Amino acid sequence: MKTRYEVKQQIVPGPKGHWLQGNLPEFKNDPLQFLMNQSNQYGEISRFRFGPFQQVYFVNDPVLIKEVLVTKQKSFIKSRDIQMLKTVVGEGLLTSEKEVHMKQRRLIQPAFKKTHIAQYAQDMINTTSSYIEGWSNGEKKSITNEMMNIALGIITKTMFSMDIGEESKRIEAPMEAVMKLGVKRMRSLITIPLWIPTKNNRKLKRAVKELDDVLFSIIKERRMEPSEHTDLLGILMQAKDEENGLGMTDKQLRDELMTIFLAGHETTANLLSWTFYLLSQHPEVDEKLYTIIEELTQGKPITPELYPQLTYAQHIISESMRLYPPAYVIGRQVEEDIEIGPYQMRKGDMVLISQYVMHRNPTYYDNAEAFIPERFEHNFIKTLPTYAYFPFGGGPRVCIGNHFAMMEATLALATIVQKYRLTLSADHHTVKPQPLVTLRPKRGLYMTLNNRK
Ligand code: HEM
Repeated sequence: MKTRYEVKQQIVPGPKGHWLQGNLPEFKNDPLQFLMNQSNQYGEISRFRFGPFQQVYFVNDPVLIKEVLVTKQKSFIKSRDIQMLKTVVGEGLLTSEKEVHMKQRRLIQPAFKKTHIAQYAQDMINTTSSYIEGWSNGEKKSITNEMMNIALGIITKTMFSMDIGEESKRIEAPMEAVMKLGVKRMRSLITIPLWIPTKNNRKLKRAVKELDDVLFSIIKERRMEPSEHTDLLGILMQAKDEENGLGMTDKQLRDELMTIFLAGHETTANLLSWTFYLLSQHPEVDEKLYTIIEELTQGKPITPELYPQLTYAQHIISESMRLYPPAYVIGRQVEEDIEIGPYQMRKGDMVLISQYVMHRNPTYYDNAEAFIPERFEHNFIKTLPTYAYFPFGGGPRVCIGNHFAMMEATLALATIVQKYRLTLSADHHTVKPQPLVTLRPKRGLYMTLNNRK
């Protein structure tokens, strides 16, 4: 009997596009809508062009996605935009390939195991609590900024044991500059080599140098200390390769620290912002969560031990990532001619996979556009094909920080909800997703803080 793919035509359908620009203008104008349209019109796979030559395949079916991310992943490398980040993160986990990646991943993986990150729970709670101590009833805040600060505070604390304040500014200010400029570089179509002294290149080099000085000085201080630290940097410094017993060099440590910083705070910050937006639109969910938290804590502070019991908060986070996945698209470049399903792809072609589109596919989700955290009850994810829900990607490049992020978002959410209800004023601008490197609320979110009691 023929498989579902053997009976299909091998020609990949897609829009024609302008002879020179291809479909780039429509894509750039509204990437989410463009990909949604591709999905509605062509289904599991479609093809379009960026510019005159760059073929792009939009893979939109769980079975095909699994081939790209898992079974045939060796035939792909990261897409060009991610490669551009090497200027900032060097050969860290996000950007390295093949053996270098595998070796580093083996080394770092233990630091992110569920059992290991449990020790960061208290830091996550404390950082959030101390940050919101500065909030007061009736105040209006840019929640997008506040969540960014909380996530930055948490990663700084868990990575270097630094508290929010003067000390952490050493890291945070240059990191902000590097992020902004690095991302600008990643998104520009034509990348001007760093050695050409354009204004942005000079700024980027200066910010990277500033951050390097800080990171290398922290690494140096640590190398001279006899005591072992249990923060992320401590764990990374103790990690030894199973085969040769060697640890990371200072340069490798610096690249990984920079990577974890970059990959690990904007994503969670946006997840929290989207979650508060969704709660403000669904006061019944907000109230249910608050009641559960009150029952669990009896008015006492959230503790790490409560994490496994905060299942409703976890479902809210999962549902928020379904509708607004911070990583809304994954890009790959074909390294060697390869068949995905019955479809032939050539070396140099690009592949796009979109969590945003797949997570809203009515084949897998009833009432797909609605926010219903309860859908995640009773192991709902296990009833889905593997790559119908994949906010953290998959295969050997799956997000190393997935458990960290789930724990961080859940504990931060519970800590804030216990104290405040966040509301959106009636005259707030319409909240729409803005697909930059991560998916963020366009023009930000300005919310009013309301004391629970
Ligand atoms: C809600 C929060 C997060 C989301 C949605 C997210 C999503 C993702 C996704 C989709 C990938 C795979 C990209 C690809 O295959 O091209 C990834 C990779 C990665 N993420 Fe996350 N992430 C989050 C939080 C974090 C955190 C908190 C950390 C670290 C503390 C982190 C560190 C990384 C690293 C190092 C990689 C590269 C892994 C590798 O290639 O081996 N992420 N993330």
